[in-house]
Amino acid sequence: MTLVLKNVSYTFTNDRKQQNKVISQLNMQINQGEFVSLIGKSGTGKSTILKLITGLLKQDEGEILVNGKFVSLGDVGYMPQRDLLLPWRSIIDNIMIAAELQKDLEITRAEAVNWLARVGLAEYENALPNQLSGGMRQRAAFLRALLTNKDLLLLDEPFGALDALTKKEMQAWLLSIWQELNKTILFITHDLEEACFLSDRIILLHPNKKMEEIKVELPRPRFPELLHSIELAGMRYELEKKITNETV
Ligand SMILES: Nc1ncnc2c1ncn2[C@@H]1O[C@H](COP(=O)(O)OP(=O)(O)OP(=O)(O)O)[C@@H](O)[C@H]1O
Repeated sequence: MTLVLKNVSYTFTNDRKQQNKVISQLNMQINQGEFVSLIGKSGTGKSTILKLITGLLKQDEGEILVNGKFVSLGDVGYMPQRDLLLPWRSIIDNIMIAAELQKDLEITRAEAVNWLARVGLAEYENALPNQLSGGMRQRAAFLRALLTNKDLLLLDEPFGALDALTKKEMQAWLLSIWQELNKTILFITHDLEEACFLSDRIILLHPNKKMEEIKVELPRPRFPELLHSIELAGMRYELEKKITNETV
């Protein structure tokens, strides 16, 4: 799986016909098996980029290719910023949606139940989303994206609303799934430490619509102790310096 964005631009037009060019001549490539984070100040277009890659939005200019083919809706696994679990469906029925919508996808209920157990939701198979904590809902939403069985997963701030401890557990868990299943991940976060800890590469979006790539040289596998290392702290500090002096 290779994802390529070539000279992609996108402009929002509001009700009063005012235009806001959010993405301008963007180029990026994500290779099979990579873990890449997108960071940048609020409003720099991170979520918009994911929506363009999913096909929910259509770029005005440029090309988006997955394995050399134009991307279309349903080609990638996507977890939006809000979890969008259907409130009237049980957790198991929420995560089985992938199989209902994709005829060629064969996930049995037993397999889905097995996955629920792996994310600590074994007891919640028949619960409704509003009976779960924020962290549990995020795990369920992540499973729903994972079970679409796509090589490329786009995750929009999946751990943004979690407390620090749950977040650490989820990060370790995500890294283990990514390695085990050989997925390719494009991940949005505002948490610079998280971006350093998880990624092979970080793409920083500047308010002037230019982007900058930063390679993360930290060794793998990554263990939670790394979060306390001088290397990671130094890298985080460098990123913070790049971002803080910018105005959107
Ligand atoms: N549906 C929409 N209609 C009009 N403008 C929009 C729409 N969605 C986003 N925008 C604008 O596009 C710009 C980029 O938004 P986007 O959500 O992609 O940024 P972001 O970097 O993901 O922000 P955040 O970090 O706050 O989630 C913002 O100026 C936003 O106001």
